[in-house]
Amino acid sequence: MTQIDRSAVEQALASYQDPYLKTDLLSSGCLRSLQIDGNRVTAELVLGYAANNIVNGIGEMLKVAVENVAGVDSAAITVRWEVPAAPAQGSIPALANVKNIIAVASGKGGVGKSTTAVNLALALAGEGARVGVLDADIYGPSMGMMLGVPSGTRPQVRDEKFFVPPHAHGLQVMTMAFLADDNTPLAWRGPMVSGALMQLLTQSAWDDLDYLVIDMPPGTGDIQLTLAQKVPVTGAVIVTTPQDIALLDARRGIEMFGKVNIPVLGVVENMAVHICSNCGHAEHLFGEGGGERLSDEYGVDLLASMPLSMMIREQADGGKPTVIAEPECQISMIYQDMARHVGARIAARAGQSAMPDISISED
Ligand SMILES: Nc1ncnc2c1ncn2[C@@H]1O[C@H](COP(=O)(O)OP(=O)(O)OP(=O)(O)O)[C@@H](O)[C@H]1O
Repeated sequence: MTQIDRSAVEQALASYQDPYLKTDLLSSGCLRSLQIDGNRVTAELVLGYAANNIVNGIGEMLKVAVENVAGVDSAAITVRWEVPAAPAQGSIPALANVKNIIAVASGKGGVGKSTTAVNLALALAGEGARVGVLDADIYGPSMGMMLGVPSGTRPQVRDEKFFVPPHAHGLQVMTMAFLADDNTPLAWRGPMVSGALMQLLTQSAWDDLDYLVIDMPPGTGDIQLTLAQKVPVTGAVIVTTPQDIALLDARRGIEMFGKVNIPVLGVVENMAVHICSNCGHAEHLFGEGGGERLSDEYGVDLLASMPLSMMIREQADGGKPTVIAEPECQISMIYQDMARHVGARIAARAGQSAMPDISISED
């Protein structure tokens, strides 16, 4: 019987480069256990980001790689995921029952921030994560509408103290719209808005969330700054269109988060390219490569480049965003890919490389 060389097995496990963690699964500390029992190898690997759609594929690939190692008759490779809680900025304490808060922001209004936030949240849930959304955009709360929450919905109150977030498409949803009536945006001023947001955030009975996605109001005014200083945010996702002016505003957004020590997880370029539904021709309506230049300049990831698509608009505006309306379509695939990138950036922040306990045994 050929003796199995443990380092050869490790090398085989390290042959897969994870495109989200940007490294192999051994260097990123994902290996939880490795057992060699005669001619049989058993290994368990744990990713730090929600990844239901890819774990089986990775497991299959690693099984083939390990079974090619001399002396291995069979390999049982389990790949699963667990979302760690990454630290927030400064000394702001974490929120009970919420592991990570993702702020989705844009420098400028109308670039598709809410559409991106809602599809990101659904895509994270599509990977199996427990996800909540909070619409902090008091001046134009649209998340409820995009998630098909009937207008006039109010959260239930528990123990005269906590809002219980209504559920929509598997997400726990809280929005400023629950507290507002049609006249609110005119009547409320900065401090009231910040107070209401803090109340929604801290007095909601969030039910064990891996990720809470906050749709921020557009711009970089005082309100953003106040929120950024009080809310324990794991990281920000900046949404921009490739237009120069939107990019200028996005720069300000990135710099603002830098000033308050909130890491920018990456940039999403929205409405980047229009694909003609008749001939399939791709046109860069707002210029090409802007998101890439921006991410290069600031050393952050370009998380996704979303096309300008009638489907995205119609489905989000109709209360059933693309990720759930057509989960198998190309656009949903890009949103899922974006969600895994966001999750992996958070896992990296949580210091996944701070190695977990590994048990390695050879018989
Ligand atoms: N990739 C896209 N393709 C086509 N339409 C889009 C796309 N992204 C967003 N939209 C549409 O653009 C409009 C504005 O989007 P959205 O409300 O998400 O922007 P926003 O940046 O959150 O705006 P606001 O500043 O008002 O909060 C919506 O009608 C939405 O459906």
